Amino acid sequence: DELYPSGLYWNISVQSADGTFLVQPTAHFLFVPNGHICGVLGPSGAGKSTTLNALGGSIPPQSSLSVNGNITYYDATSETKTTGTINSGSVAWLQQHDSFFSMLTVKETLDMAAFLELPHLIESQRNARVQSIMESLGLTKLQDRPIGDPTTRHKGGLSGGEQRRVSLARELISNPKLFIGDEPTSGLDSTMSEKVIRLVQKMVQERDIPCLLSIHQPRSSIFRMLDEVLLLAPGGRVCYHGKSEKAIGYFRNLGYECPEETNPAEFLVDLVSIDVEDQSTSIQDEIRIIKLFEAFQEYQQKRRHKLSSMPPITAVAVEDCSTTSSRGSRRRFHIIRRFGRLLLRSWRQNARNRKVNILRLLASAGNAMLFTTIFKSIKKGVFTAKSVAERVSMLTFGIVNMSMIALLKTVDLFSKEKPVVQREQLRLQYSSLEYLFSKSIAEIPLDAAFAAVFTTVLKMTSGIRTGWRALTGTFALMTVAGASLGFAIGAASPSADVALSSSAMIMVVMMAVGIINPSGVDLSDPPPLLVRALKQISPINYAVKALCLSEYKDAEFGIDTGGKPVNIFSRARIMMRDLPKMGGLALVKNGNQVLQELGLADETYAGVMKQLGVLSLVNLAISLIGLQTKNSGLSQKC
Ligand SMILES: Nc1ncnc2c1ncn2[C@@H]1O[C@H](COP(=O)(O)OP(=O)(O)OP(=O)(O)O)[C@@H](O)[C@H]1O
Repeated sequence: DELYPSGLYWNISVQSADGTFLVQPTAHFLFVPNGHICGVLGPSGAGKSTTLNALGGSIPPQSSLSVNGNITYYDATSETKTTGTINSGSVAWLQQHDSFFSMLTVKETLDMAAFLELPHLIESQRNARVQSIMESLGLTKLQDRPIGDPTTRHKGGLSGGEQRRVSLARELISNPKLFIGDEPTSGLDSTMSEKVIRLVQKMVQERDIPCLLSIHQPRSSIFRMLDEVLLLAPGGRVCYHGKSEKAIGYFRNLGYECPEETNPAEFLVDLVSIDVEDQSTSIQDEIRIIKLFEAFQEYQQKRRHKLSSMPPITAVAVEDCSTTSSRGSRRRFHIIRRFGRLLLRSWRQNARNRKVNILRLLASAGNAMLFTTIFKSIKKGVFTAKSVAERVSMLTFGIVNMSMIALLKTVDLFSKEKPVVQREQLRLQYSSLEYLFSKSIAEIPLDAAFAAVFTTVLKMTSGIRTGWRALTGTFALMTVAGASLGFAIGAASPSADVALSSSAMIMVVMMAVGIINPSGVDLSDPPPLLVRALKQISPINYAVKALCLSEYKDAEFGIDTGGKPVNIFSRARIMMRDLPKMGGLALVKNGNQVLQELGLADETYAGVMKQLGVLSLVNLAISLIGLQTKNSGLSQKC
């Protein structure tokens, strides 16, 4: 009953670069008291998300928006006023879709959130916080279950409703000052939607914080759960803000009666919607909205006597969010421990992905055996001239196979975990460099292990000349290069689908420019500039070159006599029979000549491997820039 109750006060406007209002200012402050849920209603494009983004201090990536005005939390007990933004951990943000590291258990997920959100607490305090939030959201029984991937719904994973509860727990771990949900019920059936809102209600009441939820077409039962309603017309014009149970009466007084048995939420949204298909109706709709907007301004003016009894909010110094954010303390938090936790999380996500790992193992061993069967001339113990072209083909297919698997796996995993990483980076919990570095290190052992399986089987079953170390080293580095290309594609793509389809296209191009013609290269007719440029960025190009250099360098041809002794004339005859008769490799005498015909005479194995390493680093740098750019788009503003 205080004159000036605790809660969130705001009066803001949001304008696009051309000056258009996406959210219009109101005559006076709008207010949501602590422990209340305010439903943000309005037709599509009215400005609901923009309002929430502005209030939460996060503006979408494409932002060229300017936010003006005041957003203040008032605490009546201590009579303090502060601002807060998502980066300071003071805003909980329940997203439309849940995103997690799918292989982590519920407890591991919340432990990680507590570790990142609450660096100032000691381990036992963080554990206590995790236990208490799991209890209040009914997650204790599920704590050892893996979250699972909502798209593939793997065995043992959580249901959609259970995942929402984990999202809620993760958002509330840091004791936020404001709870925001942008369409938190979208994609859920009506029963589940009700359950989610009920849980949110319980949590915001328990924590005594204000809550704003945009809800698309809430059913009557959900509307009844809302304490307040903020009704927005297109252009972010506030046409009503106040108690939900008073909304229908308010519009009745303005001459708009809600028909009986009509969902009040639908009635309200219809009042501020514009029928864009019918021009005459749309003009009438616009006139009605202007009237409603002006009526609300007047309504606020009339209620002013109440507000004027409070000290004007702007007169009190409001802390600047850039100085109050715990950015500094987060950054100071022990970097090595944080890096260790990120590394462990990536490792668990990779190593526990049993289905993918078994498939990779089978593909690595199976393809090596398949290649040995196809390229029969590469026999053990003898390097015949007949096998020259087949060796190039076999090594090329091997490289394409391993890099394709590494790239697709990385793009898939990276795109799925990107929303989680962006959420954490928006809260300034670690840098993109830390994430990429830890992820790369966590993935290298597994990638190298699969490369080792492939090369071991290849070495055991075929007569490949390259030594085991060079073979495994090249394939392992190629796998890392494929993965780093996957990171770059994943970071630059707006969604998982775009990343997957573009990686297939990019791979085809990398293959086309990377493979070496096994019948020799015409050095007198160099490829066009574009192809030469693409070769420079194709990891396949470097890996194939490296393997050819290792396979042919100083190799002398022998003959396959099937173990029978043969005289010198027969040897010469078999040798002549085996030599390639056509193309650039025709009548080559030894491995060095093969390298010359393939255009590799001036290259060295070490030099090419270095280039492959540099390319991997460049791809990692591109991923870093991609992640940074996306995060800076989610800039925080007061
Ligand atoms: N960065 C921007 N620059 C210019 N216009 C923008 C920008 N972001 C959003 N808009 C426009 O602002 C208006 C409000 O968008 P907003 O996403 O807030 O609507 P919404 O009410 O949440 O819609 P929906 O219910 O469909 O999600 C839209 O017309 C949108 O096109």
